[in-house]
Amino acid sequence: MSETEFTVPVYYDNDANSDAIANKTVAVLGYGSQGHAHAQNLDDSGVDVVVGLRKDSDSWTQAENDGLRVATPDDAAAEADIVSMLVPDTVQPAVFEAISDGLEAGDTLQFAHGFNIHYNQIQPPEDVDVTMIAPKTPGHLLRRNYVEDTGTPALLAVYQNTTDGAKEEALAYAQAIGCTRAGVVETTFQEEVETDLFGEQAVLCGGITSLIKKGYETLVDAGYSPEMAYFECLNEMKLIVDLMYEGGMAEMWNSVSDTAEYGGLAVGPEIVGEGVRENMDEALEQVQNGEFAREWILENQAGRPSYTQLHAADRNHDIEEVGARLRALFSWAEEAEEEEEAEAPADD
Ligand SMILES: NC(=O)C1=CN([C@@H]2O[C@H](COP(=O)(O)OP(=O)(O)OC[C@H]3O[C@@H](n4cnc5c(N)ncnc54)[C@H](OP(=O)(O)O)[C@@H]3O)[C@@H](O)[C@H]2O)C=CC1
Ligand SMILES: CC[C@](O)(C(C)=O)C(=O)O
Ligand SMILES: [Mg+2]
Ligand SMILES: [Mg+2]
Repeated sequence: MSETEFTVPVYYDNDANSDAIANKTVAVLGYGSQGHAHAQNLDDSGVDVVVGLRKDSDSWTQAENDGLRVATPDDAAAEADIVSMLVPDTVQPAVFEAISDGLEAGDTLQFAHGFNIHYNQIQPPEDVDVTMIAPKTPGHLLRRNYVEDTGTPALLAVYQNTTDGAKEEALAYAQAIGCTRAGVVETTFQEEVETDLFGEQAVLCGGITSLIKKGYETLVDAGYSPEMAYFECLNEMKLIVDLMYEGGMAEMWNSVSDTAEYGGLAVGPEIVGEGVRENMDEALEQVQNGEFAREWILENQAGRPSYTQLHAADRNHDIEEVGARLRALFSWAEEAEEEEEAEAPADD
């Protein structure tokens, strides 16, 4: 463990004890983005895995074709020592109800995101361990990184430790899916949930797409061609983000022209300024006080009316049509798409 270089404990391969999971069976419930990656990585690491899926699931054959054993969620959970809850957050409470009889004293209920524990949508029995290994990446990259022998950072949290071995077992699980190669950061369910929701809303998914769309609309409304606007505001985003990912903002600033650096540093904070910061504070408060969670739970109970509307409006934005046309012209984009499709499990 590295305690000196970071403000939080970070664990690596040599901190993990694979014996803590060696003779256990893991039920991976769900075979979507995270599920297929956890199941295949665990299996390749020699851990006994059973995938839990509904009888009529299209993914059933996919998982079997990937060499995995498959059972219904309740049967999988009943035979497992560790139940990894990798179905969508919104269906987890119902799936938990269906599998909870199969949880025995000393078993582990494990999550990749703490929403349902933190917001009390799942109340696990007191005699099981409750842990989290939350890879900080979409599932398809978790699998790709494992296969390519690189690692994926993850968060580890323990909510209930009835056996006294919860953390050791979670670390062994993280090692088996390839996360201790990159570093596993210890946190709490509360911190993971609040930072994850804030990050995906304000910066990663919500913030960046809104910024791109506003930039695109500004150029198109001013009479520039949609193609130019697409390249400038969306396509080049990846190249800029790649540079920051590799070497921080400094590497990005070093790679762009001095004109871009001056303009970016001088004008950027005028665009994303104090007003945005105030909006971010508000979004964070709604995550912290549970208002967002309540809204999302009620939205699902009502059959997702707002989600459906927002989803459709987003997919119908001009930028998607222009992007589809432009990406079709580039062989590199097609190759990347083919590669992604080959790796992805069947959609639900
Ligand atoms: N997406 C990501 O990369 C990340 C996700 N997480 C967390 O990981 C967890 C899983 O998310 P994610 O991988 O996105 O989930 P997905 O939406 O990809 O999960 C889909 C899978 O869940 C199955 N499923 C859906 N509903 C049910 C049900 N009622 N009963 C049984 N199985 C069902 C589907 O079955 P079928 O195949 O039959 O359709 C499918 O196999 C969540 O807690 C999420 O927050 C954490 C980090 C990143
Ligand atoms: C950024 C989105 C995410 O939080 C993730 C991939 O980590 C998610 O919920 O999918
Ligand atoms: Mg996340
Ligand atoms: Mg998330």
